[in-house]
Amino acid sequence: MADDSIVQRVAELRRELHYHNHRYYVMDDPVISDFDYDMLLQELRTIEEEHPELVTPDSPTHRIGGDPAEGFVQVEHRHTMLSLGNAFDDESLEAWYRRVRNLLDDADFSMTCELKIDGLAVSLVYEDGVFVQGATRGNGFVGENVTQNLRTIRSIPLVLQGDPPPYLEVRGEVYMPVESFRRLNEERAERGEQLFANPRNSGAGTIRQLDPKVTASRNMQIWAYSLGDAGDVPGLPDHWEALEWLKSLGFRINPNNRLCYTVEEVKDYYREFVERRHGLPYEVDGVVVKVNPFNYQSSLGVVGREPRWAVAYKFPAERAVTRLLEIGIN
Ligand SMILES: NC(=O)c1cnc(OC2CCCC2)nc1N
Repeated sequence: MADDSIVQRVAELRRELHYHNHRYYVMDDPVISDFDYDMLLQELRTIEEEHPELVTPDSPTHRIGGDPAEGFVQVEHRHTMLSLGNAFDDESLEAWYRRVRNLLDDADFSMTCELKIDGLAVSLVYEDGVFVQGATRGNGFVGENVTQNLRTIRSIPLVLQGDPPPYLEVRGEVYMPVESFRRLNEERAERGEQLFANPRNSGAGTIRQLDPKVTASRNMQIWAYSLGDAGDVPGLPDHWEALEWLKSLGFRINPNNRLCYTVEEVKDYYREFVERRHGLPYEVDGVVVKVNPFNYQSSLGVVGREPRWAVAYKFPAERAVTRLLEIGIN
């Protein structure tokens, strides 16, 4: 049985490694060298080999899970994962905005503008700050348990920073960066294998791999974009504050998110990213506009499976061939 000093050292190593993992993979701002990080990880691995009774599922040494799954277990989402209504032009965006203002008796309200990441929506559940379950959106009510695959994504924290509540659900979009997609297809072309059509498809296929080692071998990333349910964290007044709070807990939040106060500012954001979208290292297919204050979100409510308080303002569709040529596949 390991003596107290060993148990202390293991807890200290885990805390340090989760912190440095957060600095490196979420903040892209490491404070120790890769060599020093690896030395800490190796020290923990050695102790865990000598004292297997100390191994815990959230240990940073266990990001790449066990054996391949036979299939995926279904998971019922505690809060339905809603879908987004679409706007394709300024007029329909303005129609959405007018409808919301009318329903709010012409109250003023801020809106968050977020890039609509073209990936796979997932739900992440944390208990006492430890990642315990990850699931695909599925049909919004029931998804697939892909916890082992999501654990391999370095920008998904296994243990949260700060002071998390006992239960927390976070939603995010998992995606394959464009450069990783290009490289993956290059490798597949060399092996004479069928190519993936686009980063979204290859990302979805990667997350639904039965073998976590395959998922781990592809550089998947995540942008967290909301709480599972605003009611889970009573102290937060609005979505913008919720995103700031999630960032403080260790989640990767997109730096291009912007707080807007008028529909004109929303249109400016949209036009800015119609121009900038192909310069980003990940694919986006529009802008998600959300009424920011949580009290207004709950009074606006949901119609069918779509929240009245959010809309996806889609970018103009483009010719797929041009896109592949732009990515460098020809
Ligand atoms: N793909 C995205 O980037 C994205 C997707 N969904 C949401 O918000 C949900 C919450 C309420 C309905 C949609 N935000 C996003 N940024």
